[in-house]
This record gives sequence, C-alpha cells and structure tokens, in this order.
Amino acid sequence: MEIKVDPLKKNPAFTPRRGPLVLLILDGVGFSRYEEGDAFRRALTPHFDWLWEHCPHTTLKAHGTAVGLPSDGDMGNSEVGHNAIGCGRVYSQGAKLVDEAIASGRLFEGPVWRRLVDNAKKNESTLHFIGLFSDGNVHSNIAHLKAMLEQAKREGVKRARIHILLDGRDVGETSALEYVDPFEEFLARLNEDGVDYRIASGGGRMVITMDRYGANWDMVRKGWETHVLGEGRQFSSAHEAIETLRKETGAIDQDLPPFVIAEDGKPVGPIQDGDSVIFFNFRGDRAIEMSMAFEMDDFPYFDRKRRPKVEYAGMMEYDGDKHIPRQYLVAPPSIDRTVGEYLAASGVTQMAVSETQKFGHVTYFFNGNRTGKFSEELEEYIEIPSDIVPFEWRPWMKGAEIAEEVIKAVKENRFRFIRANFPNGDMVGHTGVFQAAVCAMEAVDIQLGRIRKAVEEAGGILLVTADHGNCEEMYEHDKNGNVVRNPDGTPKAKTAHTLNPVPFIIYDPEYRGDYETTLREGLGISSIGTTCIELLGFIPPDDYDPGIVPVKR
Ligand SMILES: O=C(O)[C@@H](CO)OP(=O)(O)O
Ligand SMILES: [Mn+2]
Ligand SMILES: [Mn+2]
Repeated sequence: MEIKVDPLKKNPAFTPRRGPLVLLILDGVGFSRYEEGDAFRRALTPHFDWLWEHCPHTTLKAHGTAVGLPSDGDMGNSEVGHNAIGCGRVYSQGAKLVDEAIASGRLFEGPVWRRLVDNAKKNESTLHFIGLFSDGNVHSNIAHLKAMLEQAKREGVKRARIHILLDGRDVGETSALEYVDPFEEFLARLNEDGVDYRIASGGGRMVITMDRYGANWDMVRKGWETHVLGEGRQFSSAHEAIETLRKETGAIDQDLPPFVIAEDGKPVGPIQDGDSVIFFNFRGDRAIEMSMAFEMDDFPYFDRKRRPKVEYAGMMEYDGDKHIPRQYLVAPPSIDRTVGEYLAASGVTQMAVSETQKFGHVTYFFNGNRTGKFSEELEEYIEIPSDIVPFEWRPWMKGAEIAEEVIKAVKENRFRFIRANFPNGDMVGHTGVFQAAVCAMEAVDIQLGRIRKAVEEAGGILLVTADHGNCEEMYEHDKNGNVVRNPDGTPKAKTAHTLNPVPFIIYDPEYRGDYETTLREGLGISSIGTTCIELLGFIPPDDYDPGIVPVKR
C-alpha cells in the first residue's frame, strides 16, 4: 500500500528502550462484575496477576460509542476494537453507517441499489439476500435486511429469496427461532399483496459461508452449494429445519448443519443467471470469501460447479486494498492515517503475528481494513495456521507458537514494534464451554510469562491489553445479576462478547522516569494508538486520541 502520511516528529524527552515495544492483545478478555461464569477470574494466571500487581495499569472502554458503535448497549467486537487500536481514533463503524444510510434513505438512492433492483425487475428475476440473521450488530443487523425487503417491494421487486446464517454467537446461543418466527410473519405480511418473498436456505454461521482469513474454505464450498446451487438436505421451512437439526445434533445455532427449503422436492431459491445478490453483512472478515466466490473468474478454492451471472453487492466494501466486493451499498468508514502507516513512514520496523483465526485482526483490521503492508521492507506479518477443530477441544490453540514468534523477534531485536493477538479468550469464549475457557486463559498466561521474561532480558516494553470482553462472562445473567439456568439447572452458556472494560498494563523493566506511572483514566482502547507511538519515541498526530501513559515531552 502506498504511504500517504509524513514521518512523525521525534519526542526528544523520550528515548526508546534498548528492546522493542511489544503489544499483546488478549482477544476477548475483560473484567466482569459477576464472579460466577468468569473464566478469566477462575483461571490460574500468576503472570497476569504479577503484572497487574507490580506495573502501572488501568482499564479501558471497549464497547459502544467508545469504539464507534451506535449505542452503549452494543458489545465490542474484534473489527471495531482493532480498528480503534490501530487507528488511534474512533470512527463511526459499519453498524452505525448502515443505520444512518437506511434512515436517511441514502442507501436506496445509491447507484448500486438501483442497479440491483433494476436488474431483478428487468429480468423478472430474483433478488437474493445472504447474511447473518440476527440483531447482534457485529456483522449484520436483521433490521437492515427488513428495511431492504420493504423497499424492494415498494420498488416493485416481485421475487426475493433470503439465505439465513444462524447466529448464536453474537446473540443467545439457541435464539434462532426468536428471529425466524417473527420474520416469517413479516414475510407473510409482505406477501399479502402479490410479492413472493421467502427464506430459501440456511445453516449455522460456523458451518457454512462465514469462514474468514482462509481458515477453512470448505465452509464456503458448503455455503455455495446450499445458497447458490440449492443442494443439500431439504425441509419445508426454516422453522422445521432448525427444530429437526437441533433434535438430531444437539448443536447450538452457530453449529447447525446447512438446510435447503424445498417444495415438491425442488429448492425454492437457488441463485440463477440474471439474479441480483446482496450480502447484507457490513463487517468484512467473514464476508470476503463468499464475495470472492461470486466475483472471481479464476477461482482456485473449490469447484463452484455452476457460477451464475449475477449482479452482486456487499453491504460495504469488505477489503479496501483489494476492493472486494466490486459493488457495495454503503461506503465504509474511510479509516486513514493508521498507526502502522505512520510508523512505516517514520522508518519503524514492525512485526505482526497471530494464528489464522485472528491473523487478519492484527494486520487487516489493525490497518483500517486493508490487507496489504505499508512497507515490504519494514514490516513482517506472520500467520500460524489454526487447527480446524472445535476450539473447546484444544483451548490452548496456537498460543505457544505465537509466543515463540514473539520471543524470537524480541531476542533478535529486528523489529522496534511487535504486535500479537492471542485468540484464546475469544475463540474459546464463543464455545460457551466454561472449563475450556478457564484452560484457555491459563494457556495464555503461561505464554505471557515467557514473553515477559524475554522483554525483560531485551530491555523492551510490554503492553498487555484486549480488544473487548468475552471469556470473563461465560454464563447469561438476568437483569438482577442472577445466573440464568437451563431447565436442568445448569447455567445457560453465554457465547457472545460483552460490554465489559478491558485491562491495560505497561511493563517497562528499564523505566527511566520519562512518563508518569499514574496512568490516565476513563479512556477507550483507541488511546492505545497514541500510547504506542509515544512509547516508540514519537509525537502522535494532533487528532489522535490521548495516550494512556503520560509521556513527558
Ligand atoms: O467470530 C466472530 O466473527 C466475532 C463474533 O461475531 O468475533 P470477533 O469480533 O472476536 O472476531
Ligand atoms: Mn476480538
Ligand atoms: Mn469474538
């Protein structure tokens, strides 16, 4: 990517340390007010505890308006979290931008909406919607889907088909019917006067379609077969499919197998030549691969068997570097002048590392939703392939391997700024399995201890923080703070992120009085950007949020 910013000015009052600055993002680790179900508190984490006790620390806001989401009722997520960290400022994020584009009617006046609707009308073809079917507001919001269907009807689109990805990860783990049943009533009302709008296919979001970072293309293949080809197990309704598949598999929504809605043995909504298709997720990581399957002529990832000629659009541009997809309904936040870009412009060597599941978080999200590097010379991005397993089976994930890359880099002292994401708290937190989440945090803590030691020996600085909460709240709580229980008395698992604040710790074994050790309070994770820039010896850009560490100038 082209560097468009000027180098940062040096801060003469702060001399960088001998060793590198290491930023560890413990994905999905916050502080809960509930003790019961808090896997982070329950875990044996002597290294984290030592750092918390002996080093300057605070907590940071990581949800709601502090990260650019519509309201403070919105939990944090990795995209908005890493955007905020890597961009040093808060941008209105996808959820909010789409809300506004729909409320103002701008979305429907844009050329892409026009083209897709006109295409469906001209060909008397079908307008398809594919996306995450909930109001989680992390990847999508069902309210956006409903608004588009109403508008399509007003504009005379006769046939619509909806391909639903069951959530259970940003919303209650078995809440699918709470969305499907009212939605069927909503469609029935639309269908009263003459249109034909139906759910056509679906499946759990962790089984089909919504893979990310190339972790498991087979999920996308299954999604293609389900939505596009209409191949798969047939049911007469989504309700029937969900009930049956739940009974048969015992799976929670995100893991339910795919299904195809059919009539007389024929799928009701495969995607055909001449149709229009809208992927209604606004968040990109899990929408890129399916978009590539629709758009790429040479497509090496699986055999599409049939590739319909359609007008395809995403809710947003999912990759601002590779321009995927080509057409989108709402312009994404124009995130510019990121930390990574400034550091590259200033000649700072950088390394980013995680395993596949979160690799894009410390690269693509951190760089404002762009996949490339700012400088081939100065930057190295390391991806450790994730296992394709249910993460509750291997809660340690690739923690040791990630740590080893960090430790090696710290020892070699080839990079001034090293950032790493440990996915465990989040990926295992999403499984809803408390024991596994405790194990996940213990596994991360072991690695934290190793990295701390390496940083001490190298004379660097270690920052420990997180992008949002998850594993600290593994049980649902009611309004009074009581644990919600299943009919059998066991706690109801919570698989979603949280509204909780996250830790921030600075460990600086060669501290020399060049900042106050009483940290600024009340800040959000967007302040990490400035903090990193200052701890590397530079003056941050004027419009960046204030740093957490009061560095002298
Ligand atoms: O798995 C995901 O896609 C989201 C939850 O929807 O989690 P994260 O924001 O941590 O990536
Ligand atoms: Mn995250
Ligand atoms: Mn998550």
